[in-house]
Amino acid sequence: MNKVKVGIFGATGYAGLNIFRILSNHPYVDLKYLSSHSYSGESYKKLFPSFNTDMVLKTSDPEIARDLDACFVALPAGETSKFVTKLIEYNNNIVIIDLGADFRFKDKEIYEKTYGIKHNCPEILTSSVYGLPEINREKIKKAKIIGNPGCYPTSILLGLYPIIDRFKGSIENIIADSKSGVSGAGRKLSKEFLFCEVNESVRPYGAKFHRHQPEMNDQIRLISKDAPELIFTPHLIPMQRGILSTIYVFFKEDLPEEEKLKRLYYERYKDEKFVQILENELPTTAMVRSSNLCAINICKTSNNTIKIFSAIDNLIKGASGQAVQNLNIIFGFPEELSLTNIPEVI
Ligand SMILES: NC(=O)C1=CN([C@@H]2O[C@H](COP(=O)(O)OP(=O)(O)OC[C@H]3O[C@@H](n4cnc5c(N)ncnc54)[C@H](OP(=O)(O)O)[C@@H]3O)[C@@H](O)[C@H]2O)C=CC1
Ligand SMILES: CC(=O)N[C@@H](CCC(=O)OP(=O)(O)O)C(=O)O
Repeated sequence: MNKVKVGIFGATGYAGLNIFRILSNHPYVDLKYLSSHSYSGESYKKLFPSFNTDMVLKTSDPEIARDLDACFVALPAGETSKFVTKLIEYNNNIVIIDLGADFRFKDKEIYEKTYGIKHNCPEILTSSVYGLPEINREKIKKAKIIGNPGCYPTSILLGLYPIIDRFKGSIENIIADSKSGVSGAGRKLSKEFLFCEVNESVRPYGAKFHRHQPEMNDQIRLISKDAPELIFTPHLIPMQRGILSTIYVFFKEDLPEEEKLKRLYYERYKDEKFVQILENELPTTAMVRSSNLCAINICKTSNNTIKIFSAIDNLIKGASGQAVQNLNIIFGFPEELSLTNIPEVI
């Protein structure tokens, strides 16, 4: 099989370096290009001594698209839409998997309101696909541009899909409470993420609004137009990686017994390699650490309420692992290629 020539824009960030780590074990990927904003010209191994590579970091140059079949873009929101048009001009066939938010929305108004920045190529939004494979696999197969989901949305949407799909018009309220490790905020320097600010403390944030709320509501509305607005609070906890979401769903009608509800989940995800419905125990972030797995359990707490628990590794299923899963789907490789037994790196 011919190897796919791949580049990583933003290879020095947490998402980018986890993509590098995963692709190092991919038999059909030829990694050709790594870009950095601040370290171009530096050897990658010098920055990350545990990586066995001769590659040197380059500046972000869209002309590299001529030499690539696919690229991962792991840059801050707003940066991808500045140069995607050029990537496509240089190579009309290139597959672009954006880990930021620039291609997660169909409606540029919602994106611009949510992120407070202008979208530079809204005409491309119509052809981009929301890259949650367990839900959008058929569309992903034909896509050239993927908006890889946010980390909180990945954990919450995988937990919610089966129940929203089954009980479309009868959901009264949805509340999601998520806890995230600090790597969710990226590697950039910022006082609020210093060790002494984070250690021995749990901090809610985004109390009135978090930018993942519109992303989740957008996706939920695609399954049920009548679904209520999700109420969401993220929390920062003193942990390197991982997200645990606890989702409370209130219904307008009495529900079937818990076993029947669980069966919905087993049925919906029975062929999925990366979603595991737990039998008895509740998911923890330790269970999924450094894996592309989303572990889920649900619990009926009264006639018309349930709790859903969902755990992922924010850097893997919430970012780089899911991005490689999308690459595997698009190029027709086995979906789990290079995504099992992933060595750990922050
Ligand atoms: N961390 C996470 O858990 C998740 C992150 N994401 C998304 O993935 C993307 C990358 O996130 P993450 O790796 O955490 O972020 P980091 O802050 O760790 O890395 C950002 C990367 O972008 C580069 N960069 C920074 N500023 C600019 C700029 N102005 N122009 C071009 N390049 C720039 C950095 O280069 P340099 O180091 O050379 O300065 C670095 O390679 C973001 O869009 C994020 O929202 C998505 C899901 C989860
Ligand atoms: C702990 C922390 O700060 N988390 C980030 C979410 C990171 C992420 O996955 O989201 P994007 O891909 O949309 O950036 C936040 O709350 O903004």
